[in-house]
Amino acid sequence: MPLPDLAAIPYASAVGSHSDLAAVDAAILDAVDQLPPRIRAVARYHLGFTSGPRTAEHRGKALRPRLALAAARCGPTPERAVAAAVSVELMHGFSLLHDDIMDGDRTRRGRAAAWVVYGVPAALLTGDALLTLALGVLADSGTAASMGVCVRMMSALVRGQGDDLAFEDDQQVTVDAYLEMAEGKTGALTGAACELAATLAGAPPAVVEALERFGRHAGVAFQIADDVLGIWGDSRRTGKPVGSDLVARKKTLPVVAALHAADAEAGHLRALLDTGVPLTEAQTRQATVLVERLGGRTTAEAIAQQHLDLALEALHCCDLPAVAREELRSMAHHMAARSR
Ligand SMILES: CC(C)=CCC/C(C)=C/CC/C(C)=C/COP(=O)(O)OP(=O)(O)O
Repeated sequence: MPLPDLAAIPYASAVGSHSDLAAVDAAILDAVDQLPPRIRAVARYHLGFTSGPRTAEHRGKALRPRLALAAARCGPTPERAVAAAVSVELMHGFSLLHDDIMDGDRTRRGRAAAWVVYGVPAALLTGDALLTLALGVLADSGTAASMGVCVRMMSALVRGQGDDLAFEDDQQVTVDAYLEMAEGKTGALTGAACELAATLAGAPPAVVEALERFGRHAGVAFQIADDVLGIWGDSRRTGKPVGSDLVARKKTLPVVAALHAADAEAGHLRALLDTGVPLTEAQTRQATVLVERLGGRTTAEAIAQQHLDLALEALHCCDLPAVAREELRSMAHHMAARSR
């Protein structure tokens, strides 16, 4: 049976005030409204607050705050974890603003990316502002440990993003190198979402550790699903042009796996990607066919399943409240089998 769309799960859920994402949104808006007017306008646009409450269409899936709120149910004071949910959503906002500029992606969540509307300098500065707000929210929430988690997460994020950029001109990227990159670029923030929330909610160290591992592996599965959608998804659902990763010669997992296939056609794919310039439309179509024929999609989906399994395993290594375990389990399935 297909999973319901994650973004369609009620935003203001009825499971208790601590898990009400509307409260997270209100706190994000409060934080954003402290910014100077010109930056505030860019931040509101990017986060989807242009007129009134955020709509499902422009806020994205709110995956990281959803993870934080679910993980917070594993501690005695889940209401204290709202700060973690706010903070990780702001950090995610920062990373997308900068990422769109680095990748030259003109579309985000079905409309023009912030840098296209407001220009690169304003979008960069707004990214910096969101990161600063995220750190401020955590600093105010009062645990010294959360700053350490943040620093480790940001180092991993920067390393992962750096590798992702460097891989564009590298045809020798291995599956292991890809996985390390994905763990930094995506898994670090989903892991930190769980870790920060569980810490603020007062969960014991073994639970915090297990939830970080859960979030990190679920994040890797999510990134692989993102790679697959980037090649074979539906742009009306993903909100971004399909094929742009291939055009940019990104080493997504399907491409890496296809390049390593023991088949002469892998050489054709390598030659196509080895030009040093973006692919044309015809080359992108050709590369899509080659990646699928070389088994890149099947291999990527199998590896995503392995990371989903590792995430689920982490949920069983300590005693979690049944409701929290079930919520996290369901989220991990959504993350690995996404359609947007
Ligand atoms: C340092 C730096 C700039 C790092 C960039 C890291 C980066 C942007 C990684 C991409 C991760 C990812 C799958 C984003 C889409 O999230 P999503 O599908 O949850 O987006 P949504 O919020 O629109 O739903």
